[in-house]
Amino acid sequence: MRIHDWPTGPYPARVRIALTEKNLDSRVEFVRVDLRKGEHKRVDFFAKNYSGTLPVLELDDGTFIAECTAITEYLDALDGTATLTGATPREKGIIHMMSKRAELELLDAISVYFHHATPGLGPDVELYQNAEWGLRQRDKALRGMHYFDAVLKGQPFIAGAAFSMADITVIGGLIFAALVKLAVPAECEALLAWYGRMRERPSVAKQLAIPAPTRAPD
Ligand SMILES: N[C@@H](CCC(=O)N[C@@H](CS)C(=O)NCC(=O)O)C(=O)O
Repeated sequence: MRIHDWPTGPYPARVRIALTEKNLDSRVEFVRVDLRKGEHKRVDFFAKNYSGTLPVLELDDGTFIAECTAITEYLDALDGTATLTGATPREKGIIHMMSKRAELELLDAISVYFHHATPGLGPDVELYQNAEWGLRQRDKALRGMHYFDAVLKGQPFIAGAAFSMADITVIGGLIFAALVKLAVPAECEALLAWYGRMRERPSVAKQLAIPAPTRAPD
């Protein structure tokens, strides 16, 4: 398997954490796609992922699977024992719901803020920006942090009693929040305590230890 990614990107981080959780690191070759050079917006990359985003999983038969949720579901199913995406129909439903909610209310909102209300990936890549929309999404993400704080006041993990893909998606959101310097409000004590615990998981600690890539000469 190959993963087309950018090592410290918040979305690629989700798949890298899932790979480590599933003990699959040694089965994967990483192919770096330079976001800052806009390599993900080139014709050859669109052929791999119509959406022009990372990460993309490439199977040995040449199939491309994009979208972190889809990639995680594929990886989780490989060994026949789903540990991240739910073993029962109920677990699967709740985990999918909470992961989607984490995208809508947190991670994707921060992504829009980054691309629209900050310099984002730079003028060569950010061809259209709408700062007002970006700032609204920043505020949405802050509301999302309060929502997940409330969830975690009543249970140890985002989807209930066990670690799951939904936790990984919120972790991706907080990785992105740190990149754009959007602090988690201090009153979100349950969310902050949960993130402290998550950072100690070997899969998350490994991801957070990756140094930011230095810019290769053009
Ligand atoms: N819904 C996609 C979103 C992926 C995404 O936005 N990835 C970021 C990488 S951190 C990206 O490619 N951003 C570049 C851009 O949007 O121009 C997923 O879950 O995989």
